[in-house]
Amino acid sequence: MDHAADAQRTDLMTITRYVLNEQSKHPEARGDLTILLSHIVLGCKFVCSAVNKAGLAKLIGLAGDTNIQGEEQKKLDVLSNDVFINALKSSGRANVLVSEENEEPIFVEASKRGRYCVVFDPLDGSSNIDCGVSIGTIFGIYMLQEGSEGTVADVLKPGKNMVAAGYCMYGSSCTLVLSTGTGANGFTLDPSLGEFILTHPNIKIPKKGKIYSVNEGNAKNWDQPTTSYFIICRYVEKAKFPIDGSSPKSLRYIGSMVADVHRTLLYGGIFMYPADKKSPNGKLRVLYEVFPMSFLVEQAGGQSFTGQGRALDIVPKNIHERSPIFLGSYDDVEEIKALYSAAEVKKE
Ligand SMILES: O=P(O)(O)OC[C@H]1O[C@](O)(COP(=O)(O)O)[C@@H](O)[C@@H]1O
Ligand SMILES: [Mg+2]
Ligand SMILES: [Mg+2]
Repeated sequence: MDHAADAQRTDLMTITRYVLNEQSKHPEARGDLTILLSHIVLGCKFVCSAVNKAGLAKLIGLAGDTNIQGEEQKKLDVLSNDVFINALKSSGRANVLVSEENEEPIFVEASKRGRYCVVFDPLDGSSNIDCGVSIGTIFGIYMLQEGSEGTVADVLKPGKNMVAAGYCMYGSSCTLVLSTGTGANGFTLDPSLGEFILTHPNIKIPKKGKIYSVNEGNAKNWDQPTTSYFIICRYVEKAKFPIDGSSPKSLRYIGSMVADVHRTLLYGGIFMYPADKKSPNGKLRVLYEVFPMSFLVEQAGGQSFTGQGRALDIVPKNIHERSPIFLGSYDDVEEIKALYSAAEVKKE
């Protein structure tokens, strides 16, 4: 055993230390957000271990029920949902919970209630569970409005009101990317320590990327002849056959938003899920997919656009609302925005 190397490891930045450091910058802070985040981290560790042994522990396959989205729930969807609901309730800091897997918001019983609301997708990328491709958990945190006892109105707020957001990717390694509003940082789980260690400090998404990520299999459903149809086709066409002498972009699409956004944050490029005939408002859910990912991308210097405006400015009307999304490198999203405004001008 290389004790010297082990001794060195003690000055590593764990996620707990990072969050406590962030808390110390706010003298008025009571530590509630720190405690809440530590319970979310615990939930991620729990789900990570379940995902790693899913094939062995018979956690592959369907649970037998259908969720509010009309999707057949996977066993890991249900298990992850239970894990996070219990972890959040036992933190004593949560008040209103919104999960992709629950039709209605969950109001934490008074004895365990706190000042924060958590919106979450307990298991993202469900279609990839059974083949062992990267999946994840996505979460966003709001603070209760002044004087509120905790109602759904506390979460039907623009994403820019969130105080923290993150995702945990269960892939070749388990990586948790977190922002409390001062940049985005990535932590990798060291299984031997059971600790998330800071490995990607202050993530900065490249200003322009060489990758576009969209499910081109939906192309026939892209909403003809609407603006978004022409724009997506134009953008994909330009990516494949650039006319400015630049080299074609590469297509990368994993089909797990967490994994596609994680790659986009680190390598740059653009991730898109436009509206189409099948999903006239897009497929991805505003509160627990679009908002947290947009929050992180903006914190990393990128941008997130809906086709109509900044994603974080959306004021959701219901907890499972969907929205088209274009997020990633600043310049790549600018290109989409330019195509949209050109289309608007043409309409006039
Ligand atoms: O198969 P499609 O239509 O491309 O959709 C893939 C998208 O759907 C999702 O799987 C939806 O999320 P859930 O798995 O949490 O329902 C995203 O992770 C992913 O980006
Ligand atoms: Mg999802
Ligand atoms: Mg999900």
